[in-house]
Amino acid sequence: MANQPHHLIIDPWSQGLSVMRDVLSRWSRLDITQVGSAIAIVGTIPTAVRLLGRVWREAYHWVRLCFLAEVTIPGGDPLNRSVVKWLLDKRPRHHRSFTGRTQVQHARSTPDLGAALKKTRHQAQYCPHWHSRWFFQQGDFFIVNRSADSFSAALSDPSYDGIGGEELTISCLGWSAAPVMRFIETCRAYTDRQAQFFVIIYARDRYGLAWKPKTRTPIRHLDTVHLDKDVKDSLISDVRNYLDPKTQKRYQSRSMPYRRGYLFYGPPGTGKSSLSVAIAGEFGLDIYEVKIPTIATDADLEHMFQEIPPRCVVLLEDIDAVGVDCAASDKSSSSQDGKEPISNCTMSGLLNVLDGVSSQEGRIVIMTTNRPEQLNSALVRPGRVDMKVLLGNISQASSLEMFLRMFSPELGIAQPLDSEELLALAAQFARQIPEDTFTPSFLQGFFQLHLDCPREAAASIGPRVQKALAHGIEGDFEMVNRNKNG
Ligand SMILES: Nc1ncnc2c1ncn2[C@@H]1O[C@H](COP(=O)(O)OP(=O)(O)OP(=O)(O)O)[C@@H](O)[C@H]1O
Repeated sequence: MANQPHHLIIDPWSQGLSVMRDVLSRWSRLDITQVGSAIAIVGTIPTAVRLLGRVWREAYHWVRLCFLAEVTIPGGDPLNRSVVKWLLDKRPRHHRSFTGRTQVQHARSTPDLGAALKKTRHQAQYCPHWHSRWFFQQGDFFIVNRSADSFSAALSDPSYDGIGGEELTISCLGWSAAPVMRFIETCRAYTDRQAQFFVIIYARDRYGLAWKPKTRTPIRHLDTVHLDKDVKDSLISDVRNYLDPKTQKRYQSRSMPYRRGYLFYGPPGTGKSSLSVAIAGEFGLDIYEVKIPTIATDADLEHMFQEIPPRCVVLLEDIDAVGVDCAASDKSSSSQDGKEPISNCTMSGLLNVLDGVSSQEGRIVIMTTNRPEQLNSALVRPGRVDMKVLLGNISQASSLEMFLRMFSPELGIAQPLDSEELLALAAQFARQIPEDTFTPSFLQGFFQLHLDCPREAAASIGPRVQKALAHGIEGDFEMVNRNKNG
């Protein structure tokens, strides 16, 4: 470099200066009137742009009025999400504008081992940000506009993932909105196909104003929930029979309310929630989760139930809390400590939404409890609860099934076994599990430590069981407040 002649080195500064010098010398040759008119022309550009903008808006307003048919979908509606998802997936574009937000992921859903050691992992999530899109679909021309007003409101909601929160207006050329409706149906079918492997669990948003998808859990096959086979079979055939369209007609022709309620009861960790998710998955239903203690008033509860669609599972978890909370709120309302009483839903409010005039027909209500003896008899009377299902501690037969499921050759374990050895190990394992003593979640916790070693699992369950029995069924933890006499 040092030996290179100077004229071969391209210096950007000297290049730029010579261009400027050139421009200035040309300008200096212009006469002042030419310069004045050039400045005047440049000065009119912003006004012209504003004018053109107004003309365009005015023209678009008239085109919209005379030649476009449109459908508006409010932000947060599932249809809105379907349309935006379809657009992003099927009409991808190069985007230069994004909304970014922090996405909190559970550690178990990340392949990153380092992050898995932490409870949660924060990731940046970017979603294309657009206001207007146009495209052709099956020979029709569509314009999709997103409302900018609702955009910032949706962004301020931390549970919002950037899709479907803003009002959408979908327009097509013509006098009929039928093509738009057909297009919306295409989008809905597309997202339904994507969601068929998941159960969507809806919960109230943080303001308690609307239902929002809380999680999408992969469908859990009914075989993966272990309980008495006869009980499971009769439960599933009851649900299947209820959802049969003929049943609805039969109910209606006899003036019977078309509703079905189930109570899943049993100790914690016996699969009440898992069974609810498996049922929803089996019948292609979404779950609407209602947490009674978080509901402020009976009116809120009623409002919530009015917005639950007819064909779904309504999951009322820990329903025994209703009685406790009502009692607590009754006490607090008469308390002398001067504090504002905690407003809560009452038993009559709950009964009203379960089978009153406001209750939707066609849904399945599943109530779960660990303490069935505390339930108000009115709540579990036939008509509100049509079938009670005990999910108890695990039997030896179910332990055997669970072992076979955990070490199934299809799962590709590190120590593959032939089917005979697998069956023998499963039988050896099950023999060491005392009948109806441990919860399925206890066994699941044990399997988690031996997922790749079925032989080790079968050999070490004995000592594990003895230890758990010696320390109390809860496992290695001594229960400090346990009243052994009571
Ligand atoms: N019967 C079962 N069959 C298979 N797995 C089970 C069963 N019971 C519990 N589990 C496992 O144990 C864990 C806890 O189960 P789940 O939350 O369904 O229990 P639960 O009865 O609803 O508990 P809680 O009353 O504390 O809410 C889940 O990971 C589930 O896979």
